[in-house]
Order: sequence, then structure tokens, then C-alpha cells
Amino acid sequence: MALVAGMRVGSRVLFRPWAWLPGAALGRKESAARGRVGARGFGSQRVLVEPDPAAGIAVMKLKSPPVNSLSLELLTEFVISLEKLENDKTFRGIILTSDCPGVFSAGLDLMEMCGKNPAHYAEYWKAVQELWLRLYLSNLVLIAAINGACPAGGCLISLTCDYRVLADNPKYVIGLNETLLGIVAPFWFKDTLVNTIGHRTSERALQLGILFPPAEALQVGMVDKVVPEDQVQSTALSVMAQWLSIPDHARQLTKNMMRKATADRLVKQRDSDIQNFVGFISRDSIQKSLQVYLGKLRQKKG
Ligand SMILES: CC/C=C\C/C=C\CCCC/C=C/C(=O)SCCNC(=O)CCNC(=O)[C@H](O)C(C)(C)COP(=O)(O)OP(=O)(O)OC[C@H]1O[C@@H](n2cnc3c(N)ncnc32)[C@H](O)[C@@H]1OP(=O)(O)O
Repeated sequence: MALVAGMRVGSRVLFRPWAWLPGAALGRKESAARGRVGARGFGSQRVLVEPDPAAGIAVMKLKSPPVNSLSLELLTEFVISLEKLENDKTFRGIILTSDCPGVFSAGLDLMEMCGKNPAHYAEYWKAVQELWLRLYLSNLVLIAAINGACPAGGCLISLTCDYRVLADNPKYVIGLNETLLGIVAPFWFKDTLVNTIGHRTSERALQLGILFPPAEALQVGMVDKVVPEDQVQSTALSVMAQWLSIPDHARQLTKNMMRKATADRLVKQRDSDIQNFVGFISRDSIQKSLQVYLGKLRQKKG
């Protein structure tokens, strides 16, 4: 069975995020997802969407306490909310932020990658791929309002956005720290970083697993602006206004021109990327590294 849940319409691949959900009722979910969003707002347990139809934007808040780790459930709800906004012509931009104090997202959920079976790892990785592809190729303007720590998968999500505003707090570090866990950022994580901060800086940042504090993140270009914490949202809104002053068709075609080759690299090898992940994460040595890292996280408290 093909692992990629997508269909081709003309030259465009439409991904159906729920198609990989176990036992998904495709028709009902599809029609619900394609409904208009309107002004009332919508959301799910873990993704809160606050639409402002008059402005053509929505604020999307991740709210999966305590740390917005990217569980299968959060990934699923995230993609469905994105799809709803993408399919509603009212919306031209999304501000992506966190509802969990002090943390934007702790990255991939380590519990999804520990002690599970290969089928689970495959399903999980496919969901991670899906979210990245959706975000990276989104036609909407995406602005990350980073109001907390932003490691690994959290950083990846912010890097898919068109612009990043980071709150000026030394605890709010950002970067791809996978090597510190004894794991390896896949090629498309690396490509996303290289496209943002360049090859040499990425090489150092990735090998050392650097988590940059705000001033350094700004200096290397990991974020575009650092502002006092209480100005993150207002700054994101004014940046959004600037981006929305550009005609959509010209901006979208330009974005696609800049990003398509990177996304296509994954699209062409989704299945083998899943197999690589499953093989890698199933290794005893990797499972042990992750358990040690989780143990350290838990010990930190006590
Ligand atoms: C050859 C290669 C081929 C293919 C590639 C193969 C595989 C590898 C690819 C994998 C790519 C991985 C990407 C990732 O994103 S891995 C996740 C990395 N994340 C981190 O390192 C962040 C860890 N967390 C923290 O540093 C802190 O929690 C944080 C975010 C700074 C917040 O700190 P704080 O507010 O003090 O909160 P706590 O640390 O006390 O955490 C509260 C609670 O949450 C648990 N938790 C934290 N992070 C995660 C997580 N990512 N997943 C699951 N659970 C997490 C933490 O343990 C606490 O739990 P408790 O039960 O003790 O309450």
C-alpha cells in the first residue's frame, strides 16, 4: 500500500491529512474540514483558532500542555486546522503561537518515539512529514510568534514560517538540538535550516545541537526579530500587515519558486524516509539514548 496520503490534481498534490488516521471516516471528516471558518472561531482540543475574517487572518494557538510536544493527536489537529484555513478564501495569513506559558513547542513527542512498535513509528513519522509539507508549502503567509522555548521539532515548525518573531527571554532558546539526544535531524529538517541560515552556520548548529538564545538567534538569522515578550503578538500583527500588502498571487508564486525543490525532495522519497526513521528509531542504542534523555528531563524537576 502506498504510504503517501495524497492525490494529484493537475500539477498540485492535495494531501488528505486524515487519510492516515486509523479508521478515519473520510467523507464526514473531509466535508467538515472543507466548511467555511467564519468569524466565530473554531478549534480542537489542542489547537485553538481565533479568526479575524475582516483582517483576513487567524491566530492559531497550540495548546497541548505542558509543553506542546508534537503528539500524533496534536499533529493531526494541527493539519486539520491548517487545511480548514487554507480552504477558506477569507484567510490570507496565520499567526502561529503557543497557549502554553514559556514553551512554543518542545518538539516531537518523545513518548511517540519510545517503546512503540514499527507500525506506530511509521504512522507517527508520516504525520510529522505531513505537517512539514503542509506548512512549508502553505499559500498563506505564516508568521511565528515564538513566545517560549523552541527546540528541535518546535524550531522546525517555526522555520517553515515566512517570518519569525521571538520573545526576548534567555529561556526561550531555539534550534535543532537533535544530536544532544543522540539522534539525527533528517535531511529535510537540515534543508529547512540551511535555507534559513545558510550552510556553514547550519553545519555548526546541527553538529553541536546548538539552542540559540534570542540575541544569537537573531544574529545567525534563525529569527527575524526579537522583541520584549509583551510585544510579540503586536509585532507579529504589524509584520503580517506588511506581508499582506503584497498581491497574493505574486507572493505565492515566489514562495513556491523558493521552496518547491526542497519540498519535492521529501515528496519523492516519503516512503524511504519513513523506513529510515523506523529503522533508526527502533535501534536499541537509540531507544536507550532517548530513555536517558527523558530520564534527565524528569530528574531536572526533582
Ligand atoms: C539516519 C537518520 C534517519 C532518520 C532520522 C531518524 C530519527 C530522528 C529524527 C527525530 C527528530 C526529532 C526531533 C525532536 O523534536 S525530538 C524532541 C526534542 N525536544 C527537546 O529536546 C526538548 C525537551 N524538553 C525541554 O527541553 C523542556 O521540557 C522545555 C521544552 C524547555 C520546557 O521546560 P519546562 O517548562 O521546565 O518543562 P519540563 O522540562 O519540566 O517538561 C514538562 C514535562 O514535559 C515532558 N517533556 C518535555 N519535552 C518533551 C518532549 N519533547 N516529548 C515528550 N515529553 C516531553 C517532560 O519530561 C516533563 O514530563 P513530566 O512527566 O516529568 O512532567
